[in-house]
Amino acid sequence: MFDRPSCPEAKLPVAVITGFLGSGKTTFINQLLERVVDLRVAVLVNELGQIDIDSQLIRSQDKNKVELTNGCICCSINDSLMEAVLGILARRDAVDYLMVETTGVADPLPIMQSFLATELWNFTRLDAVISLVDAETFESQDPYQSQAAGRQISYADILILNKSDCVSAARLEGLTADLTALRPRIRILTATYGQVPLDLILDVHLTRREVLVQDPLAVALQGRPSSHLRDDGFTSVEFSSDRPLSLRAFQQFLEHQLPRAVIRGKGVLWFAESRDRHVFQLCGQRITLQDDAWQGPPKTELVLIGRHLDPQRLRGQLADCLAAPL
Ligand SMILES: Nc1nc2c(ncn2[C@@H]2O[C@H](COP(=O)(O)OP(=O)(O)OP(=O)(O)O)[C@@H](O)[C@H]2O)c(=O)[nH]1
Repeated sequence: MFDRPSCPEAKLPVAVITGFLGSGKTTFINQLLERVVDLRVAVLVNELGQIDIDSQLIRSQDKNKVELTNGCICCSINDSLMEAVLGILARRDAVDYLMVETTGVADPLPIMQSFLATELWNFTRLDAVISLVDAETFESQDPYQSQAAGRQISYADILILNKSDCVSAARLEGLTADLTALRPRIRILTATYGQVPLDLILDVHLTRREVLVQDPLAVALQGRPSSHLRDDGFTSVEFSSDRPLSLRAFQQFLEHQLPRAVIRGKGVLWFAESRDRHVFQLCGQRITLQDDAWQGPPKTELVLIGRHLDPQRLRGQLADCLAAPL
């Protein structure tokens, strides 16, 4: 439980929630929103592609506001981020805390710069950069061969080693030792479904503005757009349809056509054989489908993310999974 401070700060406290694709950022925010008491949290969700799956998966309550930005907020230094935060600041009296969820391939450094070295500094206080680490897929030698994933570790104030239920105690111990070696002096918490004590992550005053002048990389990147998407080679492929998929055809697609280069998938799926909404999640080798009820008209929206994907081919294969019209 975390209550609203009796005397709210003039500056809006902000937490940046980062971590690689599928590490559990949305899950972490959802459980946090369920547990905060009397703290009005605005959530800014950033998606790589044009389809906002996360906005459909964040279980916001009335007191929580969810704003959206498309495209990677760390790349466009940061017009859309700035605009969205200024929009939230315009309603400052209705918001106590801001959570910014980055895309899984975001470089957190330019986002930190937006809060620490622009006009936002006057109105916000970056409280902590919290990075989720997927205990099942993380390899500390060369995290996902990705510059952005490396920086998500290097610039975190808190690391949450998530999905501890998916690995053995020995692996968890090994990973904790690896992360401690990488970041000896920072807070490392172990979690399942992002559950950690709220007083260890909220209002912790951990981010230091000095990082921008003391860190050579931060100095070099000051004011320059990040090239991490080009360097890392990630592509996101979106597919949407107002027609249902054939369950059997989609299963065949997953089993026989899905390229191994797809490392993350998420979406809401409409199957001809079912009345339910099916939330599809793919993280590495793990695929889950969860059912719930449609809130609006059914449709299929799916995003696949990986390195050097062939969007045209994948969209064609998915279109072939659509059920024949009645
Ligand atoms: N078993 C297990 N699954 C988890 C845990 N945390 C999250 N997941 C699952 O992992 C999948 C991805 O979780 P998300 O919270 O969507 O991950 P994310 O970091 O927001 O994903 P991106 O925004 O695509 O980068 C979902 O199916 C979650 O239910 C955990 O601790 N244990």
